[in-house]
Amino acid sequence: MDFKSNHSSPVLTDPVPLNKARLGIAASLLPYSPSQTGFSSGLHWTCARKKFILSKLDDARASGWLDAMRSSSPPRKRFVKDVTSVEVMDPEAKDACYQSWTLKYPSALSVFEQIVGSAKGKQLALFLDYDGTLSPIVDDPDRAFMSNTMRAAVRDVAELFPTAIISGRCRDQVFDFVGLTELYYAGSHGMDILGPVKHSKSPSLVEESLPNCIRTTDKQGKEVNLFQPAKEFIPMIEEVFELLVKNTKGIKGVKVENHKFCASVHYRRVDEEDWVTVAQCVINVLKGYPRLRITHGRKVLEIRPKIDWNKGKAVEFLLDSLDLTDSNNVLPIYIGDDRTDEDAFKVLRESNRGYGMLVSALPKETNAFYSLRDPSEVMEFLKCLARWKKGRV
Ligand SMILES: O=P(O)(O)OC[C@H]1O[C@H](O[C@H]2O[C@H](CO)[C@@H](O)[C@H](O)[C@H]2O)[C@H](O)[C@@H](O)[C@@H]1O
Repeated sequence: MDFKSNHSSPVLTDPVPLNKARLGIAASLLPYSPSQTGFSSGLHWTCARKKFILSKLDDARASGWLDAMRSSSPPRKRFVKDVTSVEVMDPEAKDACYQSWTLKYPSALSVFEQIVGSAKGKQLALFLDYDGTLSPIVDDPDRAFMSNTMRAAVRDVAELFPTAIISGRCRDQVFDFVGLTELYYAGSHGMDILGPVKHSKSPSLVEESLPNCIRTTDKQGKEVNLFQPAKEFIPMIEEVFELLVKNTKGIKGVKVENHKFCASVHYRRVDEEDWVTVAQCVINVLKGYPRLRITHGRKVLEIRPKIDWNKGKAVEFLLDSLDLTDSNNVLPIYIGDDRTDEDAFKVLRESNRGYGMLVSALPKETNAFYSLRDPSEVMEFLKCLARWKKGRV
């Protein structure tokens, strides 16, 4: 992986250009001062302001943003003719459609024996996404709590296998939601990792080679490595967060979150007719910040540093820190529901080790190997793993 071959910062020296064809906003990406980007402070949602925004919607409209915002998760499989068709199907047809999709991405529950068969003699390592995987998707991100039964299931597996949660949320927040000390946490899509200190005799690539990786102690006094590859972006994200809050203030239902190394702009509770306005506000703000990029999540636009780092890299980093890089002896499993989890699925698929499992009740294109319908099936799968390990299957 990159941090082995290139012992340097994952910050790109020559930032990857935005996918200009997809965004269709090449000309508008020329950097200019943040003060030019927004609307004057304290302005309310006046008609004049709305007109001003509407006259500025070209970037968002021309670029297919709206389509991406509508799908807001990995695209549906092509055999589902359009996005709405599967949603309006009667339950039986919907189920038939799902069953046919599971021929390609079998349910991890129905092929459980096969999965643990391939884990025999290997060290299993678990990587879990949070929202939509351990907790159901809800309208208010501040209330996305996991159930106590899910917490118990996660605790059980974390006591049996090395386990980490890799979330788009900031690390402290996801720790507050999960509340377990038996596992490792990576926040901000893997840009903020509190991981183990490598104990093997071989020198640790992680500690020796990576800038922004420091030895410290966690809240329980345990020695850990704190790796924050996008550290230099903290003030920029703070600035952008303030601007996003100010500029989206008049759009009913918008919620902006500061996750320290990235920011999220939620539109789940915004009227669909205003989604393009949300997109345009974000595009306008980002015009002043060419070192940041926008990605799509579930009814959320994520603003992230343009660095060569993602959840897939975080999985590789953690496997290395845990001394679990030998694919002959290690079987990593990553469970997630969102586009950002695809980076992790891809890493496992391409390196031919372990399995990605997509949590979805709808057929979707994915790099995962297996599927689980929803967080309750995730919990069932975790319980099965614990029973299997304890020899009670
Ligand atoms: O990587 P994750 O742990 O899955 O985090 C991804 C984003 O999750 C949260 O937003 C999502 O869940 C919310 C609560 O269910 C939902 O309201 C929202 O529409 C979803 O996008 C979180 O608030 C984001 O900051 C994370 O990036």
